[in-house]
Amino acid sequence: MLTGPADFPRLIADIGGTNARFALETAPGVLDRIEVLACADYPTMEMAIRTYLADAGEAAVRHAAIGIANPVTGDWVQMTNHHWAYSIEATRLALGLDTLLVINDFTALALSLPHLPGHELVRVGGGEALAGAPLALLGAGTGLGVSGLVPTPGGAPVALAGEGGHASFAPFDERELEIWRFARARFGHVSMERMLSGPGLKLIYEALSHLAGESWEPKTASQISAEGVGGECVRCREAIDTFTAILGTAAANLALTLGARGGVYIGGGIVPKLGDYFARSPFRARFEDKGRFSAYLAAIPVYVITSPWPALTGAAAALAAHLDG
Ligand SMILES: Nc1ncnc2c1ncn2[C@@H]1O[C@H](COP(=O)(O)OP(=O)(O)OP(=O)(O)O)[C@@H](O)[C@H]1O
Repeated sequence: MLTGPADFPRLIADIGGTNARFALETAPGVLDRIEVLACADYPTMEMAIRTYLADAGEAAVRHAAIGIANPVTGDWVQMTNHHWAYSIEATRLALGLDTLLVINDFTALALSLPHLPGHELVRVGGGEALAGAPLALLGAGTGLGVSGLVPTPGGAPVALAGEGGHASFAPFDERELEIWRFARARFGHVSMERMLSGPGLKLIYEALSHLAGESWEPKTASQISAEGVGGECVRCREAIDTFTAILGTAAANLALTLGARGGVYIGGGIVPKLGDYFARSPFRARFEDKGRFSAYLAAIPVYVITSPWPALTGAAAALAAHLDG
């Protein structure tokens, strides 16, 4: 289908387990009226969309794209870390849309990578990115999103739609084995997401306190990272150091799996808020601590994505590609 000015504005959304980010795309790649709604404030996704469109004063949207934090395997969508569930087709009809494209949020984020300006990327070690090689992407927020952008011969790169955040956590040392045991008693299978997420940071903090024989004061993930980075809470510092080390293991595993010599990109709601600490954290040393593949990993640059709304850019690109056939 060829598109023209009449097809704008388009509704673009990035929906995670905590935050639903909305925008109107008013011309190709131009995002306006960006708003963040708390998922918990709305009983359904459709209600959140209706609220956003009403607040934006926009009723005449025909095409929409949503990046959402769960696998998208058919018409029925069930979020992993929030209770929203819906039929894509029923939602499209209810909202009077011609097009409702729903893709995984990290697939959308992967599509944004070629569009991100250099000043919205903070490099953490490594050498030069290898042109034409796959890119790896992971990001901790309410859950752990994982994707990659893989080149194709002569065509557009393909963004992977996987659920790598639910692959098993691989402890690196005795301390992480103890944390794994603590988590195993609570959850059974311990996925990477059980560690690398806001709830995961809280779990690491609790596990470390338990292992030290201390009673722990309940803290939010934001408090743990702020007091850990600031140095006023020793156990919080240990927790955020452990979190970033485990992220190093996960990022290196993904880089090896994808052959991501084009670079590893880190998004999500947690790491970009850690500021300068992240470059000083155990992340990079752990990333390169891979035995016979240490030199391979040492060459790979890692970039923290500091763009405020990167997945919206990717969802808009996916919608444009879909409409242009
Ligand atoms: N400064 C911080 N330090 C640590 N954790 C934080 C910080 N700020 C937010 N969080 C945690 O990050 C999570 C929210 O992340 P994000 O904004 O990426 O949400 P989301 O897009 O809804 O999540 P997802 O896409 O993973 O489902 C919450 O668990 C919150 O506790």
